[in-house]
Amino acid sequence: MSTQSLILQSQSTRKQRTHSEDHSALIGRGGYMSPLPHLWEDLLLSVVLQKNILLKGPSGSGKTKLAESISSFFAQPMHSINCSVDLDAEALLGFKTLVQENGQTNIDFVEGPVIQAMRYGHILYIDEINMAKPETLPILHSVLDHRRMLTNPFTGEVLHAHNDFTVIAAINEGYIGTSPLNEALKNRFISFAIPYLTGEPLRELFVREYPKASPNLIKTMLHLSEDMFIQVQNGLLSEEAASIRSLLDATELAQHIDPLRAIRYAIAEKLDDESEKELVMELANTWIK
Ligand SMILES: Nc1ncnc2c1ncn2[C@@H]1O[C@H](COP(=O)(O)OP(=O)(O)OP(=O)(O)O)[C@@H](O)[C@H]1O
Repeated sequence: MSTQSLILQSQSTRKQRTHSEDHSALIGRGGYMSPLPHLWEDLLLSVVLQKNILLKGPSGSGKTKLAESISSFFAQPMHSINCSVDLDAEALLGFKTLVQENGQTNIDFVEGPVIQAMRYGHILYIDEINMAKPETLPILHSVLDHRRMLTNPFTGEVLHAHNDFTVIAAINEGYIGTSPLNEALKNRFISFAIPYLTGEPLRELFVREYPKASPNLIKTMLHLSEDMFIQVQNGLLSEEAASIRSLLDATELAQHIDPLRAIRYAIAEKLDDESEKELVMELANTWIK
């Protein structure tokens, strides 16, 4: 069977199986544009083959949008976990609570995102997984390898993951406060580098997001993005300067105010280094007269 047929067949069965139980997760909105040929199809194939996916890319490169688009493609609700040093087993698995029923006090277990996603065959999106304390994540080892199961330490339940259960994790490598993923965890994922969008797909994104923006403004933003990209490669700008999030913010503002001010607020002022701020504004000045 061709890769495409395999993906479409899985999409159809996953859509049919989508549960309507009362749960907190929603199906994401699509709209991710692939910066590389094959990336989107390779990601979908990895989901179909029940691989855990690790997205590695700088801030604002569309990792969350990508996970939401996979959720949309397969019509699978998505649970999100934002990792921090405070993340603990309860935030992942759930917690016990007291409930009053018919005048009696009982102990109930409120299921957390990992348990819900495993039980109902949803997507589990673990954002900034390298922000979590390394001792918290081994809870997930049996979930993330061929066993696809978990013994819930709070209830003793042995839970085997639904066939459609999918894990997507994201990291911004080298960020302050992050620790390198330990080998045992990294080994359980297949990794995809997610670069910033450039060129024609970026133009399409601008036009889609801001259909009323003037072609001239869009052209200017594209030139600026290309120039910043070159300076990133030259080592004169930090990678995040060319963030798609910032470029979109600047484009939105620039429809209402002087584009130079928009670029200053949305891009330049976010950079820590004064020389980087100046460089961005110099580049902007070459395109905006
Ligand atoms: N390739 C892309 N296709 C569509 N939208 C994109 C793409 N790249 C970035 N965006 C847009 O840029 C904004 C930021 O994207 P998103 O939040 O997904 O980035 P992220 O990589 O998850 O960032 P962070 O690491 O800071 O959480 C969103 O509005 C998103 O729609």
